[in-house]
Amino acid sequence: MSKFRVLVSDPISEQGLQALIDSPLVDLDLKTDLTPAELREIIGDYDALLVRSQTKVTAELLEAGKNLRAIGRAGVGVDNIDVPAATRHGVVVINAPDGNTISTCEHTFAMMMAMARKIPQAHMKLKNGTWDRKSFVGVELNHKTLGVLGFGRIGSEVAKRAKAFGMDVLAYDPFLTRERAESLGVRMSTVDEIVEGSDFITVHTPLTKDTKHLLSRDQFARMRDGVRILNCARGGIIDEKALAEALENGKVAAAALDVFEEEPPVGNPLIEMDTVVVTPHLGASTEEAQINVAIDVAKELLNILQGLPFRNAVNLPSLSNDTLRTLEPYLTLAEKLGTLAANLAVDSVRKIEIGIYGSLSEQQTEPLTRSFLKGMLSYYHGDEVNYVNAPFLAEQSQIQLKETKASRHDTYTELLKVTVVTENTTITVAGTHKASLGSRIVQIGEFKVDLEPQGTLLLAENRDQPGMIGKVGTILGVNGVNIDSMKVGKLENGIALMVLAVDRAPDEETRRSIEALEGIFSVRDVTL
Ligand SMILES: NC(=O)c1ccc[n+]([C@@H]2O[C@H](COP(=O)([O-])OP(=O)(O)OC[C@H]3O[C@@H](n4cnc5c(N)ncnc54)[C@H](O)[C@@H]3O)[C@@H](O)[C@H]2O)c1
Ligand SMILES: O=C(O)[C@H](O)COP(=O)(O)O
Repeated sequence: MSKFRVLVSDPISEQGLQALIDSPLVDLDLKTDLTPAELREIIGDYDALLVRSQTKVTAELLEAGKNLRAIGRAGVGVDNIDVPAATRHGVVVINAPDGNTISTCEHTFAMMMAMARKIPQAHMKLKNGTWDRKSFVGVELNHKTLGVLGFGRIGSEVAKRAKAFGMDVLAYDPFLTRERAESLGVRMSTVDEIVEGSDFITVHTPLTKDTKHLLSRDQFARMRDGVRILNCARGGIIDEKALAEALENGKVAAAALDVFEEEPPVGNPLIEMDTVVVTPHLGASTEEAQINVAIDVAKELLNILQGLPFRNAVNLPSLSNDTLRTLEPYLTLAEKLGTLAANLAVDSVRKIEIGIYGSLSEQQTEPLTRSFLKGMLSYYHGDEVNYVNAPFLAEQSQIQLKETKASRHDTYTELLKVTVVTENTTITVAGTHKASLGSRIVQIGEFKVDLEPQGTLLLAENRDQPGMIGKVGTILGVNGVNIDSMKVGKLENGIALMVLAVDRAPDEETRRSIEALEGIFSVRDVTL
């Protein structure tokens, strides 16, 4: 078996990557000095690419990466990766969101203290030979108000430390709940309350179209005089021009910046200002964080390539281990139902209605839709389809998706029922799972059935009359197709569905002979 080729194009801790280096499944290349053009030239040879924030994973690079299955980001921010393009190409993007939280939080705190006590400025002056005790009078953190915009992993850790320093903390995050704010002893606030009521403001959001220039000229004008500003998240969350003006006119007393709109900054006036403390994007640069993120990303990549569940995909829904355990049998079943439906659909699919019933409806259900789509669309697009790009391909084919959920079903404790509406037909397939019985297909079209979703099935719609099974069985036998088991579903109108589990799909001629039998309406085979 050929090895899974991984390229590491940014400096990532080799100690952290040890699991990948040691894996007999992996061939790992460290090439951290490549120009974009050189990277584009060789990327086609690799199955996975591991990066930090330097390598720009553009749509063009992804286009050249014909064999790419995964991009691993040894860190949090994926703004250097064109995630929509990766999704289109079916490339999963994983990051390592937990490994550098503490380092970045501690860096933010170090920056806050350095700024409050003017440590870098005093340090430089003394190093240059001047003992100056007058120019560097600072401010205490104690009893000051810290506003935290973005209260995720790093923002909340910063808040905990600020509390220990006697600060009053205001927090804003669209996902922050009152209970969580109370449990951490912070005041849940609006952006305006933070802007107008803080002595220090720190941002810890990702850079998105909503957070771009979250702190702009208008906001600076409304801040307390002498406010101090921190950005150890992403350049661009703060409008750098507006910040420079506010520092210039004294509205802002000082700023501490680890990140910039352009990195490395070129001709950025903030770098020159005495009141601004700067570091070159060092938030995650500790020995511990670099080992952590490399370990996390290596582990995830090994899981991906062994087909095991993984947690930190940016372009796939993230599932807790519990959810994954509950959903796992249904993910497989959904994919098989998708394959079955695709084999039954005779013309182009217009709409897919996914019904999720019983206790299953309490779970995160988007992965079920993805799995169904993967099974269904693979029939049309082959290996090109995976969990990452299946929704994109459905959207591209203008297939409407509808999901309905109900906490109860009359017959089944849990049921996954999918109706596919095509140009001219409507096909329903349904399945359920029980730990004691395994998975079962329980409906095909209008027929109630009870089938194991595996192997090759021959489906023959026929008139419900004696002798039909024998006739079909004889033709299969003569043509060397062995029947393993058989199930029949019947309708009240005298039509039946014969489902035969066979050891191989009958050839075209055999299928035609069965179709030609009197009383047979249609014959299909599907391999699940
Ligand atoms: N300087 C560094 O080296 C460094 C290191 C690690 C992380 N980071 C950056 O720090 C940022 C935060 O990282 P994290 O691990 O805490 O991420 P996180 O996902 O845990 O937290 C981000 C939070 O921002 C919130 N948010 C999103 N939009 C918002 C908005 N409009 N207003 C307010 N809040 C909003 C989210 O709800 C989320 O809770 C990221 O941008 C990351 O790239 C920088
Ligand atoms: O988003 C992140 O994880 C940080 O910005 C760290 O980036 P780096 O890996 O380039 O240090």
